[in-house]
Amino acid sequence: MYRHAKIRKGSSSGSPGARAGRRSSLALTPEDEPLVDVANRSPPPAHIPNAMLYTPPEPLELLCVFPERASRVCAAACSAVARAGGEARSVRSARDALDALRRDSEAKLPHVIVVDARQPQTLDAPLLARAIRGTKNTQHIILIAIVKKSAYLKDDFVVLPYLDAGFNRVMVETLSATAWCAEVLQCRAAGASARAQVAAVAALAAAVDRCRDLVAVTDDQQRILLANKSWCRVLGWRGDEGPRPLSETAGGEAMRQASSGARDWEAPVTLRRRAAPDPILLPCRGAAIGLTKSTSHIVFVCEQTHAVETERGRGSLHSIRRGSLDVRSVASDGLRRTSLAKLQGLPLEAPITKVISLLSAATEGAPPSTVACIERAVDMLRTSELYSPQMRDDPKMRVEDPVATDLIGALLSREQVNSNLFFMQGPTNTLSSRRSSNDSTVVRSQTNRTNIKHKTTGQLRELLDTALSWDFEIFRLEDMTRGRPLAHLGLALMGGRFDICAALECDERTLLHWLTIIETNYHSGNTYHNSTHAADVLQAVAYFLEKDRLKSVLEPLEAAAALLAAAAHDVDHPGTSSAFLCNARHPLAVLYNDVSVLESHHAALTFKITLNDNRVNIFKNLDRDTYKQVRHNVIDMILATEMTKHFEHLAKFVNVFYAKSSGSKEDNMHTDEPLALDTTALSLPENVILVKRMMIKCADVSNASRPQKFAFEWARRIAEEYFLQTDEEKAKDLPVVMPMFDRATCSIPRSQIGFIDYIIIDMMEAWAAFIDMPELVNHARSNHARWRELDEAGVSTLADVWRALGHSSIHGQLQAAQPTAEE
Ligand SMILES: Nc1ncnc2c1ncn2[C@@H]1O[C@@H]2COP(=O)(O)O[C@H]2[C@H]1O
Repeated sequence: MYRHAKIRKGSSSGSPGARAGRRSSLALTPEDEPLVDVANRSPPPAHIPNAMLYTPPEPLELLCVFPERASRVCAAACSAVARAGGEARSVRSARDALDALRRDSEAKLPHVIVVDARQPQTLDAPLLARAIRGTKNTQHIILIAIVKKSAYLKDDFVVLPYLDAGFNRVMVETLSATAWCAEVLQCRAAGASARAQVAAVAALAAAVDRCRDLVAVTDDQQRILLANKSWCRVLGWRGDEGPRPLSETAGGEAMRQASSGARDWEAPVTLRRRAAPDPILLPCRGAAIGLTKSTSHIVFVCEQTHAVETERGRGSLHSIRRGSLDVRSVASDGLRRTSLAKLQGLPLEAPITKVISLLSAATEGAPPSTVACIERAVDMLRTSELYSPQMRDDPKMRVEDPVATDLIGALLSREQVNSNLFFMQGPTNTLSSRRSSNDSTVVRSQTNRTNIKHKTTGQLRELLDTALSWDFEIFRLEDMTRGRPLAHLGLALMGGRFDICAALECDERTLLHWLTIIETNYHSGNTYHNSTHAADVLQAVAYFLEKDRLKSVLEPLEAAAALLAAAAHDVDHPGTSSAFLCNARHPLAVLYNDVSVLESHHAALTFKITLNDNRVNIFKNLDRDTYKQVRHNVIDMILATEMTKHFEHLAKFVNVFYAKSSGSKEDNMHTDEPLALDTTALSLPENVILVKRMMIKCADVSNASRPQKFAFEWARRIAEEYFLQTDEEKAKDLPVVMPMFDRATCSIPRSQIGFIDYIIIDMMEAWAAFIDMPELVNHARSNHARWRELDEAGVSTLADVWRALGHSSIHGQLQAAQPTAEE
């Protein structure tokens, strides 16, 4: 197959005319051929294989329609057919002729029909021809009109009305048996070829109709002439719709390729469905077809992805796949069929199934050691937990420190810690978390709360002017705003620098109200998960969005969604983990079935708060589709902050954007070799989603990659929150999720070393290279080194750490140093 748009340096010189259609004699493969002007290429010849055009010889069948009872012309025709070894019948009226056609089985249909056109008052020959052509399966019958010699010789254009009516030939009346014999033999040959072609086209049309991909054939103007059953079912078409412009239904790169005159191409196509609001995006292969240099037809084959099929309802009686023929699998090398047999019951078109098929096929004829290796790989691929991390045997990767084991285990594990023990001990009936009323249905109103002054002045203004630097003084902002940094920073970044009001079509007042109510719903009593953390994550996302890579990839609406998600991503966080809520049988855990409890709550509550009140509804002016898109983005990003999915998101990102250098991509994440960034995958929307997830994930834990004074204060805050959870678990006789996080004994440096080693470094390296921000890794490494020094000096507890650093806490220091808040 040709790669029509493959560009090769040095081969594109010369005028388009000179280049058109010329191939280098050195081109060994289609990939080697020089760049040519695709628009000027002639289409490939349309071949119907000769084998399909063969028809066995058969005796000629003739039907004569002559009103005159004993027509001598009719008799001459019939005797010529008999001499040629065929059979002739005659009828006297148009009605009898049509009856004969309708009565005859397809096998007995005449090859030639001769119609007496000499007496228009008795038999309207053109009318009969039209009626015959309107009868099923008569396209290949040769129709001959017999006219008077006098009429034939008088008028140059005598044949035209007959041809228009559907006759193939016009013959002058004759009694010559020789002339009739020659005529009927020629007709038999022409008829046989016409029949073979029609039969071949019918067979190909049947194959296309049974193919599970969506196929459409258009004329050169891209009007659909044929759409197969899959096309009709998926897009809600009727089979009998006349020629319609393809552009009514299809759009995207495939259409651009078709219009550019390319002769074959592979590109995504967007198809609109009549019964569903959302278009679907499918991979499409296309080809321009023509018998001569010009294109007569264009073929579009849109691969029916598993997602589309699943949406249609697998297993339904009308399932496209049932009883259908996958032309590709039949046409392929047969290996696929072998592996299909092994894959009964799996969704055959899922990419993972294709991968397993390919791997299984590769075992055929392979040496036993390779087979064993592939079988191991296939077994791994068959597990549903492809992205669940497993600690490697590699000593470098083993978590040996109990504090680190506790922390990493609690962050990444989907199991509730000590749940068996819990059931043995019996349930507790205390539901509420320690620092929160935490009633998921109560949205805290912003009424009676301090209104943020729209205009900030003096030092606060100056501070907010530095909001886009990586050492932004977040704790100073916390103090200056008396614990309400989110609304101030949000207004400066979202309303000011990023002007998300334009993208959301809302006014700044609504945005301010939204920020205020979201901030109100953060728990100021939490040491870590409060609105200062939300502001910090917002600031990191804003900082990332300023990087060229992201500017070139994300639309304004996507950037807006990312900022909103960052601001709201931990709203109403109770200060305890999801595992704690599950163990405590908290209503949120019950509501979300112990799955992604907190993240689901943050996302759901964000929309509940927003839609509840028009004054805060920043989405109120968006049309339905845009709202859906923003909502999807915000929810997806908030859910991506769930740490149990950490390795899943990271591995997907690395697999997509980092090319293999040496060793596997997975290995690359854990070696010191530089990662080879490959951003070509950014052209696919599903890969851009990975970027957005990675962005908010990195922002969420960016505290460890901030300059030391910030990183250490965040470490203090999260440790304090963990300790409070442990205290509460002990007080309520709940399973203790992180037993090592006891304020009397816990080593803060070791917890931070573990956190940086196992969570931060790999992720920040991948992200830093992607957005070109080396300081992310540099800060993480220097923080790691400082924690190591403290650990080696025997510093352990929170109190030790701050004593070693020479103050009670950075935050305490800051508080002492700050002027009073400006509101
Ligand atoms: N510096 C840190 N040390 C230890 N754990 C952290 C640190 N920063 C973030 N985390 C954890 O990482 C988690 C990321 O998601 P959450 O904000 O829900 O909760 C966060 C904390 O549990």
